[in-house]
Amino acid sequence: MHTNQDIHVSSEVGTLRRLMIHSPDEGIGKVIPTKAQDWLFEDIIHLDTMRKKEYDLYLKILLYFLDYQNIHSRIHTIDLPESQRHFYKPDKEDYFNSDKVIEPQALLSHILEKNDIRSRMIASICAHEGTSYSLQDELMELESSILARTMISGILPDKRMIFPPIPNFIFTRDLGITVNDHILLNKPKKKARTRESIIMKYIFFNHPMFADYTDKVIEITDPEDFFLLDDEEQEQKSVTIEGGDVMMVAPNHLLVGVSERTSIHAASKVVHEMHKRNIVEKVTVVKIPAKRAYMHIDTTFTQVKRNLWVMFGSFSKEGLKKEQGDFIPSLGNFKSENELEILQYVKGENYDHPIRFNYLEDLLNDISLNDLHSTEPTQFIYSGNNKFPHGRREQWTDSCNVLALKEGVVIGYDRNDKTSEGFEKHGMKVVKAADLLQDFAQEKLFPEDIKDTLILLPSAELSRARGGSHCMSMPLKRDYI
Ligand SMILES: NC(=[NH2+])NCCC[C@H](N)C(=O)O
Repeated sequence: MHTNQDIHVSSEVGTLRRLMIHSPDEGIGKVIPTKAQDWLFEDIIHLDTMRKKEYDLYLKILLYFLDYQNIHSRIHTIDLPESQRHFYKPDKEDYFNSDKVIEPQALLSHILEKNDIRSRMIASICAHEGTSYSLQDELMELESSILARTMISGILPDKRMIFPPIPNFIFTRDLGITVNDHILLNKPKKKARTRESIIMKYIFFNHPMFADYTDKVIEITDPEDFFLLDDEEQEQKSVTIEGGDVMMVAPNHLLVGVSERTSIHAASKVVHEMHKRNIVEKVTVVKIPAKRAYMHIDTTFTQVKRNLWVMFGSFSKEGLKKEQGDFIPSLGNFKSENELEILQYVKGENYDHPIRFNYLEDLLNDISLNDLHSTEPTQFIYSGNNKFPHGRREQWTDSCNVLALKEGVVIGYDRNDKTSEGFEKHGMKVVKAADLLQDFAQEKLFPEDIKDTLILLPSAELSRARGGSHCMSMPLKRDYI
């Protein structure tokens, strides 16, 4: 059923055909204030609101665009109280079960049917979480769909919490990135994200959906003698990479961020691996300041159309110049904390002499013109319309983190008002997800009619998790543009 072409992503904006997403699970509702920061949330959230008022709309929009019949045939019943949200739950019979909008929990449940995988997984996860040996026997007895749910939420059917939650599993992007027909797995920096990454690894190496790709799944690892190094050296040489720092912008071009989460050693390995395996010709490393607010490059820019990007103004040419003010550079070193370093490595060329880009806009413009052959001038929408303090405020709530459903149609958060104004100024329509869904349900509009539009998702709870719709998606297939 799944052919080779099922996995292929060569741009950020080609029509999206398949992706992996994970709906907020019960574990998110168990985050407590003292642990919120450790678990990489800025606050505790209200699960029911996050699901029913926010994430479910995201899911419905995705299904409408990627798997129309699946949702349209049921749209009038799925949210009735008597349906108990079973449409959204992978362990229920009425679950949407799409092969276009794919939930890892469903794939996990499938692979757990096999006894050898089940026992290996239970052993790895229990070892990682440091649980008792006897718990393993208890887990072995669970039915696969319940075991899958428990491994993710950490909660047994009798409500006992046996593992910490993995609330960031909704940010599937960070776990793996499709680079042409390869999949680059992550190696998370943060301990809170390790269980997610173990789960994903098992899925990619064991689920029949990826059977043709086993030798195309790339794992980036620490150097062989890593465990011999002392703490300081380990800190310096550690290899960590998260998907939010990896952007497949064109068939021949991959971007890799170096950030709070992705290390220079990981970026070096990616450059070598991409060239050795002949996956892309150019890898551009974008070094951003290691800060919580910009944990991955995709929190500071994403693409809307081949010639249109949304980006954080403090990283822009103008933003940097403004910050420098009337300071006279010959008086001393003025180094802005927001200055980026952008280095491009081309296959077959000397790595000692990478191509340098002075500004982010120069790189993005080069991608638009030379990689994506745009015939129109490249344009930029700036977070908060580049007005202080809106630029920073809205970047913090993911104004720069939009997901393209097709070229020119993106999903973003509703709370970033000034950024939305910027979209309008660039000729984009701005619509609320709920209104759009209503028009789809009543057949007043069809997904193929939607062009040049920013779809706004309610985001009061979601944004506290510090990620947007780009982070909440792991594209597996996009059309070529
Ligand atoms: N691709 C992204 N920007 N992901 C955002 C991840 C947010 C998550 N709370 C974390 O800190 O890990």
